[in-house]
Amino acid sequence: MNTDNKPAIAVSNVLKTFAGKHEVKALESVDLAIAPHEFVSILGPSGCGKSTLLRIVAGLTPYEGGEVLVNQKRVTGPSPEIGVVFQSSNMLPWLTVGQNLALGAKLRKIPEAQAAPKIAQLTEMLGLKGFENNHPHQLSGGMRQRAAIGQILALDPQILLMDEPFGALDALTRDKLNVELLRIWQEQRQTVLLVTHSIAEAVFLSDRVLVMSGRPGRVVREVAIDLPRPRMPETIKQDPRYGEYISELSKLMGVY
Ligand SMILES: Nc1ncnc2c1ncn2[C@@H]1O[C@H](COP(=O)(O)OP(=O)(O)OP(=O)(O)O)[C@@H](O)[C@H]1O
Repeated sequence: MNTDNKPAIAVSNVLKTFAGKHEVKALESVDLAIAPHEFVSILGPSGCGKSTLLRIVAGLTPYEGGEVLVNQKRVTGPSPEIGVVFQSSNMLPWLTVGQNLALGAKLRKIPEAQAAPKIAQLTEMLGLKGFENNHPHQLSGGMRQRAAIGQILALDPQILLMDEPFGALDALTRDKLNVELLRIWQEQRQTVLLVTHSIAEAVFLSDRVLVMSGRPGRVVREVAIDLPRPRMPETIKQDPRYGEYISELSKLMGVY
């Protein structure tokens, strides 16, 4: 539990090289610090190591140099305080939506009666009511991704790591899920680190956007997004600063 103003996530001087016939230096001297309850996005060119960095923070990929601290503890493997959402849903296809949402509690041996209210609340909140008995393949792409997020939120993570969670969705569904994600975050205030390819998504969602260099990836710039919250697309997209942030980040990314 984070009780002071120390970073929820602190990465210092992290290195990662993938060994093999063609050795790949994925990350070099990566530094970043994320405050408790902050919403931070990472942008960077394809292959610069964004997913690798996220997986390192999640304890899913080992790293060589430097240090990664989550809530001031060195990351040595996956931990229950960290939830990870990937681009494609990690739901088990042979279980129903309801069973998938309840899976985490079951694996942690939390009694069903204790877990049920939270799962019912998430089902309602994520617009999945009435679909509890469907299997993942019987849902639309947007619903499947909402359910995958629900499955992770059911575990009550303090830290939410998201790797292109809406990357496979159409623009309209993506916009709607961004609004839902912000609504949930506004209520629960997890510390969020999101990898995205969408500059507009990063600006709309984040308190701060980090920009990585090409491989080997390092955090080279950061832009604080000073837009009012709660954010709704219809008001934020009218705010002249929204367009200014998008153009600043586009320039930093070399888009134009
Ligand atoms: N398990 C692995 N074994 C070997 N090389 C890997 C492995 N995972 C990633 N890499 C390499 O590390 C580099 C960074 O990959 P990573 O997926 O982290 O980049 P990314 O910025 O997330 O890319 P994208 O934006 O295209 O998803 C790439 O060159 C990739 O080929």
